Amino acid sequence: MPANQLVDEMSKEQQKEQESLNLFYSTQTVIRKALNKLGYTNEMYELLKDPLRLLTVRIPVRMDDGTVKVFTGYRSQHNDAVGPTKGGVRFHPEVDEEEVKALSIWMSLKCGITDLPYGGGKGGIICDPRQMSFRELERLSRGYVRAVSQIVGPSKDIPAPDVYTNSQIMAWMMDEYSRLREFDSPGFITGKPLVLGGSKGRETATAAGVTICIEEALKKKGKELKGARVVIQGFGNAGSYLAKFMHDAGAKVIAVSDVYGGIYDPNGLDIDYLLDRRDSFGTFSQLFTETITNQELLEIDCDILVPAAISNQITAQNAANIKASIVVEAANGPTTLEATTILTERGVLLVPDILASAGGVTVSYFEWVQNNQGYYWSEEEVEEKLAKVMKKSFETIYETAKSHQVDMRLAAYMVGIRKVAEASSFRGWV
Ligand SMILES: NC(=O)C1=CN([C@@H]2O[C@H](COP(=O)(O)OP(=O)(O)OC[C@H]3O[C@@H](n4cnc5c(N)ncnc54)[C@H](O)[C@@H]3O)[C@@H](O)[C@H]2O)C=CC1
Ligand SMILES: O=C(O)CCC(=O)C(=O)O
Repeated sequence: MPANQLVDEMSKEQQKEQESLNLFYSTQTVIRKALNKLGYTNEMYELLKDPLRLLTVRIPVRMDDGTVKVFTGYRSQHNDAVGPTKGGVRFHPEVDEEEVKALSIWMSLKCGITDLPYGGGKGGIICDPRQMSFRELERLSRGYVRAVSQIVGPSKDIPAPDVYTNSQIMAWMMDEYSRLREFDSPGFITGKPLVLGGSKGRETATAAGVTICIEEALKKKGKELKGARVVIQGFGNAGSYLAKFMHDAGAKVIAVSDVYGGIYDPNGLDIDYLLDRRDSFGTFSQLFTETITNQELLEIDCDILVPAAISNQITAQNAANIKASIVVEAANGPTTLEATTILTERGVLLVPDILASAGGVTVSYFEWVQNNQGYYWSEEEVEEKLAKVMKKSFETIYETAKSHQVDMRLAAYMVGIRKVAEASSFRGWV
């Protein structure tokens, strides 16, 4: 081989696979297609393909052993033409700039689909909260708020929980923001504990929204939830409550997993026992000796598969082996674009993340509205309003997919991007 020839030149297939795994790149690809279908010009694509703002911060935290560790965090604001930006904060060792940017674009799309008066935002900190003490996590959460305080706020950008963050972390963040601003600011953040202005139904909202999507998808397939075999990857906020809802509705949850692996029983699992034993990071599998891998779990023979953990789980490598006829994405970005095509061509009904997981931000919006008006709703009111939003969103996207003969993901992007594009256009930005 000549000395100047690159040894590791990627084949076309490898290049395609890598592009497909890059969340940000694949998001831009679908945005371009969606805007094109809607008849927008390239200028609109240039505006919407990237977030308007991305702040990178370094957060020094005094650890319990007296040393100081500096963490890197991000807040990305995709577009605020519709209204303040909104989206969760993720604490995870694999957080990176590209991921946070893609996640903030998806928040714009989710808010467009559900017709909320928000644009998309998202934040993240590179850390492993499972290795940190309670007090270290508090100092990190407060440090993050101090670092991003200039660009967030109840009418600027409203954070919320995401992977490995919860209502306690939201409470510390809200308290820090209120101290900085010197007034009580419950509307600064959502997903708070009920006593601090949280909304009834927010804790279970993402799973409740996924449940509605499963029910609607089953109707389209002429099938019933009762007796259906369900497999769920991830047993945190989204996955564990979903398992409970499925179990209570008479479905058979036959496999669930966490970061370390999963458990499988074709006769159905004891969900109440697992809920009781999981820890605050959605971990339970280490209690069992006979476990399966996350990859094995995805390929189990079942009727409904719900990835409810992290991104890039269903890829060109395993899409042909997925047995479920309905895949509902509770997680953000669990299926690559190539895998989406493979599943759709095989007749699998794939309900995309920006629709399926939109229950969380919808009830976050309800929480913010309740904070702003200082009047709080009953759980039934929240559930009823959420069901209305989710059913309407599902139907609009299903019909868009049918009428434009596109897959559900592209249809969801078309519905989601329209509002941001229209608002940007009215403001004279494009
Ligand atoms: N919490 C919310 O309101 C919303 C969450 N989502 C999405 O749902 C997904 C799950 O979020 P939450 O349940 O809130 O997080 P969580 O932190 O409560 O739970 C995460 C679960 O995923 C598992 N997990 C982590 N890394 C994994 C890996 N490499 N392989 C397999 N499993 C792994 C964990 O063990 C845990 O069971 C994420 O993609 C998140 O962005 C989407 C919309 C709203
Ligand atoms: O509840 C929210 O505001 C955002 C939830 C979120 O981060 C998501 O849907 O990915």
